[in-house]
Amino acid sequence: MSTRIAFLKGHGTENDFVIVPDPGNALDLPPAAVAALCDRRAGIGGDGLLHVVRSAAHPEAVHMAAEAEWFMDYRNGDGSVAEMCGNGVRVFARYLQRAGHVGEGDLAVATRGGVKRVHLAKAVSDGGSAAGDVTVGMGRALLPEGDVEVSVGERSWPARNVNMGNPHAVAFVADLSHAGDLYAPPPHEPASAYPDGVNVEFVADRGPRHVAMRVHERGSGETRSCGTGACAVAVATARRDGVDPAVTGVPATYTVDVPGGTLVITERPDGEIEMTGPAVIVAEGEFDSAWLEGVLA
Ligand SMILES: N[C@@H](CCC[C@H](N)C(=O)O)C(=O)O
Repeated sequence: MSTRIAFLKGHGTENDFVIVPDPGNALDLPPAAVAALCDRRAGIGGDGLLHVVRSAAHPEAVHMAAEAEWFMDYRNGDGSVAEMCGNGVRVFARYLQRAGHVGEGDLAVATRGGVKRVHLAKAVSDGGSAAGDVTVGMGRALLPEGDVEVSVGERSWPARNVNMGNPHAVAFVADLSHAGDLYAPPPHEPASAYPDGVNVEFVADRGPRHVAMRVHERGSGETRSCGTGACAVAVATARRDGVDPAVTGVPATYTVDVPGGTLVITERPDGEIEMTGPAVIVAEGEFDSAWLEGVLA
């Protein structure tokens, strides 16, 4: 017997997500189901999927349940699992607010990259679609040693290896158009540098502590924004500029333009990184379980 399954659609700086509320973790969402839901022609469409589950009901999150009631079970558009999604966690928090699970202010969200602290700046005022910025404590960046090079066609660049819970390679380019069409993952050397794949950011200067980026995301392709990527870019740019808050004792704030908007990233002297940006719910509806079963058959 087919059932109706609720979903919502949301985005953060146009990094868009299918949101599937499933507090008790009752739904079976194998990679092929996620890919079908994220398909922009035959499905609902999204760069990724946010499976909203109570931490206590999910084996990967039950150890965080005392700290964070809700677990963001994030999947990339191809169905693969990732450790963290910065834009996703803002949209996830916006959904929890809209559903009445949390109010404005502070909350904790469990992710595969650990518990993230989120601040919802403003009460929902327009039916829950688009009110206010959301700030997320993204944790610390790791900067593993080792030279990496990324290339597009005939051009290649040294890239900074930054881990924000998920892996990033950050390359500074003279012009963002040098990244090309980004239909395919840009090759990197050594090929063994990222055994689980990598998100690749191309960065161009825009002004003092102000850059613009494009990204090819592991598991999603080129997206209009990547929150963890913007944090990686801010840290890589700061180090390139000789700025390290751990040394100066002064927080460093970078503005990162993405094709879908702007994110503001602050690195504090203790290494903690905060990201602020919008989170918008644009639609909600239902799909028929029979449709998904048909796709998977
Ligand atoms: N768009 C996300 C990152 C999603 C995960 C990434 N594609 C990966 O596989 O690591 C963000 O906003 O951080």
